[in-house]
Amino acid sequence: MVHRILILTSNSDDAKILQEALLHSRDGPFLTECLDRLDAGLSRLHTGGIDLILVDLSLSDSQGIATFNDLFAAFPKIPIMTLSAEEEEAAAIEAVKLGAQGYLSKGYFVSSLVPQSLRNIILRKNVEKQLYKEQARAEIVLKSIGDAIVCTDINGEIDYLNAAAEELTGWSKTDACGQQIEKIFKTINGVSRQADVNTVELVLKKNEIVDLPANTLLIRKDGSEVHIEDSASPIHDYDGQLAGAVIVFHDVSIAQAVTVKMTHLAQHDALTNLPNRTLLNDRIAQAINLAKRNGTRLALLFLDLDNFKHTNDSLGHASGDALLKSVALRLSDCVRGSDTVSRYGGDEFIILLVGGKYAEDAALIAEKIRVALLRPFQHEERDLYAKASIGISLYPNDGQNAETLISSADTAMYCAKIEGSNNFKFFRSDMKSK
Ligand SMILES: Nc1nc2c(ncn2[C@@H]2O[C@H](COP(=O)(O)OP(=O)(O)OP(=O)(O)O)[C@@H](O)[C@H]2O)c(=O)[nH]1
Repeated sequence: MVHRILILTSNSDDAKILQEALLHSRDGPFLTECLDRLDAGLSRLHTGGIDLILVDLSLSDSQGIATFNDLFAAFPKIPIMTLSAEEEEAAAIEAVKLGAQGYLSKGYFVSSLVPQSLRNIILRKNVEKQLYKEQARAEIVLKSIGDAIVCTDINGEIDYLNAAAEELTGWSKTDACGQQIEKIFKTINGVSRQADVNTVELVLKKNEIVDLPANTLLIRKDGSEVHIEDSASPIHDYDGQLAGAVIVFHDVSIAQAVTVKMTHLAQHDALTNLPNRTLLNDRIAQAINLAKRNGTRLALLFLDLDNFKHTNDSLGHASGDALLKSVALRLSDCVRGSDTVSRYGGDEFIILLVGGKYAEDAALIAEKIRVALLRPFQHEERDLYAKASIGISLYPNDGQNAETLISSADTAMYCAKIEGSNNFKFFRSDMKSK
């Protein structure tokens, strides 16, 4: 790689010696350009391509430290070395304090150390440029990344927050930096609502990557809560020693809400919002397990509305829908919260009664429902009616699983319906199914 050196001096002998020294140096190749005025030098520098400036502070159009200052102000990124005679050393030292890379003493230009140090300065500057580029790139990535990032030192004191972290925590970088991590990154468990052990504290203790426990809530600066997922990792210094921690986290509220919504949709009937067949089967299976352990009975009430088709046909499908919704509410009012009222399909509902000991308990509820449904339903200033036939099956006698219990209750409902509707019947093994 060719190193381009601009020599600014009005002393043509100095210029010549330097050019000669650089031309034959093993540390090159160097390409030199010589100018004797500051204004000419500045114009040349504006066209670019110069790697280092050698400048005599006494030029025909500028003298002393001002020469350096003007160059440095205009081109702070290009390394500058001054050329100084013994009596000018004070100005050369002053220039170093202000940002010059060093100075070459007149009389020693021919030393082989001169090209060597120029080359070293240029190489160091190139490394700096590369580091700056990488740092700038990392800075941009951290700023634009969607995940929130917070860094701490080894004592858990925050020293960096990206824009996403500012937004998620509600703390500005200025306010957060210098604070202890537990003040800015407060988390609790979403279920127990107990404070979590601070992830950064764990990382600093274990010196290893730590994932945040599931269902973590971040308490934001304004006290609001947000579901997050995260992990924290140790930061090691140049010597491999633990130097701090970085915590990366993101908001999962939307994803969680979508999951909850999807699960609800998959398990509930869209019209009545009652549990559907899938959830009912699940609840029956769970209830059977519990009943086995506790020695209790279960009852299933299979309910089919009588002549529902007539409501649809005479008043329209919308009125039929409204009636189904109202029936769902009234059925739910007839049972305890621990029981399950489900829509099995069309005008069929199945009610799972848990914790009962006697068949009479189921009979009482069935009668309660039958009577409750006798009261008219209001829809658009009209009275709607929804009598029902109900079949009852009991666990363990009428079935050992959801399928047989439902089938038995359905058979009993069918018998109730053919025997005149608006009544209920317990399943018997001699009953004929549809
Ligand atoms: N409005 C409305 N009607 C529905 C819905 N699902 C099913 N149905 C109707 O419900 C009626 C069910 O009819 P059935 O149970 O066979 O007959 P029914 O008129 O109730 O007579 P019985 O059961 O013999 O007393 C049918 O007309 C279906 O079209 C729904 O979501 N909304």
